[in-house]
Amino acid sequence: MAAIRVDELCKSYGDVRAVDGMSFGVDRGELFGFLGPNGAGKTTTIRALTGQIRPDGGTISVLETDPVAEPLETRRRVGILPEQGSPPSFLTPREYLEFVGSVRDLDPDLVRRRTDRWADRLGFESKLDTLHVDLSRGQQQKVMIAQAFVHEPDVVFIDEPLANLDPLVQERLKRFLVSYAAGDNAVFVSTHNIDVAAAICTRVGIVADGALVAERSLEGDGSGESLLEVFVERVDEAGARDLPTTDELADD
Ligand SMILES: Nc1ncnc2c1ncn2[C@@H]1O[C@H](COP(=O)(O)OP(=O)(O)OP(=O)(O)O)[C@@H](O)[C@H]1O
Repeated sequence: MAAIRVDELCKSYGDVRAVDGMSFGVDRGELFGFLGPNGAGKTTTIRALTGQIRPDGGTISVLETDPVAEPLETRRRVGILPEQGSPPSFLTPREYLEFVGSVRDLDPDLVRRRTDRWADRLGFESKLDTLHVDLSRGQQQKVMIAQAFVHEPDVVFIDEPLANLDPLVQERLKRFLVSYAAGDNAVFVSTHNIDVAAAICTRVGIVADGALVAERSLEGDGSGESLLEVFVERVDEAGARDLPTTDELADD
């Protein structure tokens, strides 16, 4: 049984078909990259899989829960790092992670230990008792990463994981994500950063116009065709983007 299963998912906002017949699966042990141009339907898919919006059609399951019928149960079992989420302004990182731990019924001592470990891993030890409102965007992002993992979920959804992080922390986080997936967890990463996806993902799915248009395993791949080439070719074929040729760019 796949950790994440999506079958013919559809979701429209008024006349806009944000997701239109999306299908794919992700197994435990995979670090799955979800790549696609702006507006392709990536965030909408994550929001459906984490019980935040109700799809118009199709079936989805996450860790054998149904995010449509039992959204709270799905959310209890997964970690979510939203693209533009921020921690509550007038709590400190320590207070917020304690709160997240209590909502998830974790032992307070365990939460304290994990809080210290995350602060050390991402380098925000000196900010643990500073109000979020007084933290930089990158420091807030580190706290959001910690809250997504504090309960050590079997499935984690991450929208643009490396946004706002300095290069040292990016490297640490990339290594962590690889080892976390290898520990029999499913890590689902939506990103525009093709180089990052190529470096850390075990498999990628390319999304255009609300559907998966290509899938590619990155383990032991010997085709020589770069992920960027596959991305441009498939997104272009799907008609999602009228990409200019090099000559057209030179004419501008
Ligand atoms: N709440 C909303 N109301 C109306 N339209 C929406 C809403 N959310 C998303 N859309 C539209 O649905 C489509 C898919 O949006 P979505 O945010 O899922 O794309 P995305 O792939 O995550 O894009 P990006 O890479 O730019 O974050 C877009 O055309 C967007 O304008």
